[in-house]
This record gives sequence, structure tokens and C-alpha cells, in this order.
Amino acid sequence: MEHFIEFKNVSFRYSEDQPWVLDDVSFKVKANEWLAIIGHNGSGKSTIAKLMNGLLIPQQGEILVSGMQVNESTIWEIRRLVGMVFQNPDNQFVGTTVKDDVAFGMENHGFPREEMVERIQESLDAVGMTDYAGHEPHRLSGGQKQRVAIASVMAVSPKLIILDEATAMLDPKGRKEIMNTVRNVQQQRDLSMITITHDLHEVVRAERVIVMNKGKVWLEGEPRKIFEKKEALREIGLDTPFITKLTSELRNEGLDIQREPLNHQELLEELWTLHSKM
Ligand SMILES: Nc1ncnc2c1ncn2[C@@H]1O[C@H](COP(=O)(O)OP(=O)(O)OP(=O)(O)O)[C@@H](O)[C@H]1O
Repeated sequence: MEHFIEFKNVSFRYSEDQPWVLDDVSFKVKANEWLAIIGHNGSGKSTIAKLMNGLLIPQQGEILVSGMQVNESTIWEIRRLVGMVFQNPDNQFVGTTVKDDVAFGMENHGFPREEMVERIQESLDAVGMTDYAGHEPHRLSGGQKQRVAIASVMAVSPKLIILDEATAMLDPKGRKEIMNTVRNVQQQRDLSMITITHDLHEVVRAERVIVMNKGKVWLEGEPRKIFEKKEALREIGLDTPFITKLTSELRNEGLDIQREPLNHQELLEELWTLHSKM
């Protein structure tokens, strides 16, 4: 199956006397792809995440996960297939040790005991937390807590992992480490990944980006295509990466930079091409 998630004309509001938070939203997420969702505060990003694993149900439209419609009868299977990690890891812990915590999700899904032991080991290994299996989650650093949260999700073998601002509370080094860890696991296990983020370093690494604005899909495409529209992004209050701004300045100075660079290396390559034409 090519598409793991399909949103078909989805509209959602939290109650009848409140405005629509999502308004006729349609998009697809391929199996194995990394999609970043960006947009200003309140544009509906977290609501999309919660609709994907049945924490919320839309009033209009249809959501398909692995070909199954999200509804009361499919919700448990869907929650196993769609794992979510949120911003604040402290709200996600239930166990008194790291090991118990990873076990908890599996217990909910009825995994046999012998299989659980193996899976705990595997998922803690995957995020580099094996040595902390007996530790109390609350005493870990922010980055370690997020690793445990990711291990708990991985233990039940999801097909999609959603990180909703999951690196927002970490410093830049911690963010990079977590993203590298998740990216490795995602690629090794052939998962889809959705990151909801304000971190532009994360966005440029994604394979595809959806820009949400006022409850609608405002723009969709590869990062390069998205950041080519930097003026339009700025108009809806979104920042662009430093390299993108620097490229604009260089173009204003008369440099004919063709391709939109997304990182230092690409900008250097563009400058080198220009230089060799001189
Ligand atoms: N439980 C709720 N009850 C009522 N309204 C809500 C609830 N959760 C979110 N909203 C409203 O829905 C809209 C979209 O919120 P959502 O959290 O999906 O946006 P977001 O793009 O993820 O924003 P942020 O970046 O601030 O998390 C906002 O106007 C928000 O106030």
C-alpha cells in the first residue's frame, strides 16, 4: 500500500459553538516517508496529530490509516499502528522504572509476557537507553526522557511515529541527537514519520512539508519548494532558515544563485558554481 495515511476533506471543531479548527483538509502520507507539518500557533497541527490516532474523531470527512477508517471499531488497532511522542515527556510516564514504562504500552495491547522482555530490550537498544532500564524515568535528563518515550512507542511496532514538538524542550545538541536517533529507527524499521515542529533544521531534513494556515493546507511540497516561497511564508508569520535569508541577501547583492540552498554545504556549492563561471 502506497499511502499509509489519507485525510479526505476533513473538518473538525472542538464543539458546536466554536469555530472550525480544520477546514476541508485533504492530504496523504506515504509509507516510509518523513513529513514535517509546520504552521503558526493554533493553525491546527496538533489537532491533525490527534485525529490520526483516533484521540479525536472528525465531524466531517474521512481519515484512513493503513486503509482502515478511523472510528470506534478500529481505534485500538490504529493506536498500535500510530505512535505519538509529545513535547513534555513527564506527562507520558506511567511506570516507576524505564523498563516498566516501556512495558506499559505493550500490556495495553496484550503482548505476551515473553515477547515483552525481548521487545523492551530491542527498543531500549534502538534509542541507546539499555543501561537505564532500571532507572526512574523522572530522574532522567530531558533528552533521555524523550528517548524512553520513543522506545515505549517503538516497542509496540507502530508503522507511523508522530513527534509533536517532541524536541521543543531540548537544547540544539539534544534536538539533533533525538532526531538522529528517530531517523535511524525510522529508516531501519521502514516507518512513516511525521514531525510537527518549529525547528527549521528539522524541517529542511524532512522529505516533504505541509504548511498549515488557519485550519487549511496552505502549501505542500519538498522543503526546497517550500522555502523558495519565503516572502509568502513570512506574510503568514513563518520564519525561514538562516541559509535561506542569507541567499536572499546575496541575490540582492547581484549574485545569480539558481537553486535554493537548504544548508551551508549547498550554498557553498552554488557559490562555487558561480565562481567557476566567472
Ligand atoms: N481541547 C481543546 N478545546 C477547545 N479548543 C482547542 C482544544 N485544543 C486546541 N484547541 C483550539 O484549536 C485550535 C488549533 O489548535 P492546535 O493545538 O491544533 O494548533 P497547533 O497548530 O498545534 O498550535 P500550537 O503550535 O500552539 O500547538 C486553536 O485555536 C486551539 O485554541
